Amino acid sequence: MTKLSVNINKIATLRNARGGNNPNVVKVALDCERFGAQGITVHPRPDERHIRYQDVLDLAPVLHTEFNIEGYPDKRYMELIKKVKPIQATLVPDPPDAITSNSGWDTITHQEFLKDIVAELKETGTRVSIFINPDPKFFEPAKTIGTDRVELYTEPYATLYPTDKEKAVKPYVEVAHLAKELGLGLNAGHDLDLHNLKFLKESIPFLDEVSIGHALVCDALYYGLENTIQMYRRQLDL
Ligand SMILES: CC(=O)[C@@H](O)[C@H](O)COP(=O)(O)O
Ligand SMILES: NCC(=O)COP(=O)(O)O
Repeated sequence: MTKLSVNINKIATLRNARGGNNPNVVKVALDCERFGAQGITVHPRPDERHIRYQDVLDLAPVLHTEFNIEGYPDKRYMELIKKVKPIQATLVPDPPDAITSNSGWDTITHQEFLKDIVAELKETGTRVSIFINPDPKFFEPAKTIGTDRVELYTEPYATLYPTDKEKAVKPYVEVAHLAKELGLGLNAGHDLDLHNLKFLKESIPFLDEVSIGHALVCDALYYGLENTIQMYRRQLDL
């Protein structure tokens, strides 16, 4: 079964726009779980443009499903993970000023750095996933790093999907089988939506988890949050 982890970054974007507490991020996260989300993902960025570090502390004790905290492993992120001990920490190489995540890790160049970080996080009992491009050369180094899972960065797939879905998914299927051979768990995320999700799942049926936020929140403006989460779940429960 492929789990749906709902990324609530954009709920916090809306909350921050007026400086109050509407929408209430904790309430929305609990409602997402009630509506069928099998996990909640947040990405507290250093500038706190959407999810704040305090949101993470507020969410951790009340969530019932898997809590996945994404971020670049700087001092503040590492301290947060050690304090909160989420089910999963997903490491991304985003620079502080990135408008959004736009690449996976170079696990060759950063192998020693990531090996230490992953070992430190795993000591807390947290499952570690690292964001990765669908390039086979990065996968054996990822295994050496000691990560439990990799998360396929799917923006390139989503970009090409409308014009050539077979070409778009090909590299992802190849590296998914490589990850499986290496014993790496397999997540995927970024720019997945109601158009491209089902084909990805059909092409990689052994995906452990997809984390989806931006498109899902946009869809919820038209279909409602509960209906939207159910629509995404139906794309996965084939
Ligand atoms: C890692 C990833 O691809 C997304 O979860 C990313 O965290 C989205 O960040 P924004 O919501 O800031 O675009
Ligand atoms: N890891 C991907 C994620 O959490 C959400 O990405 P997006 O759906 O907001 O592009």
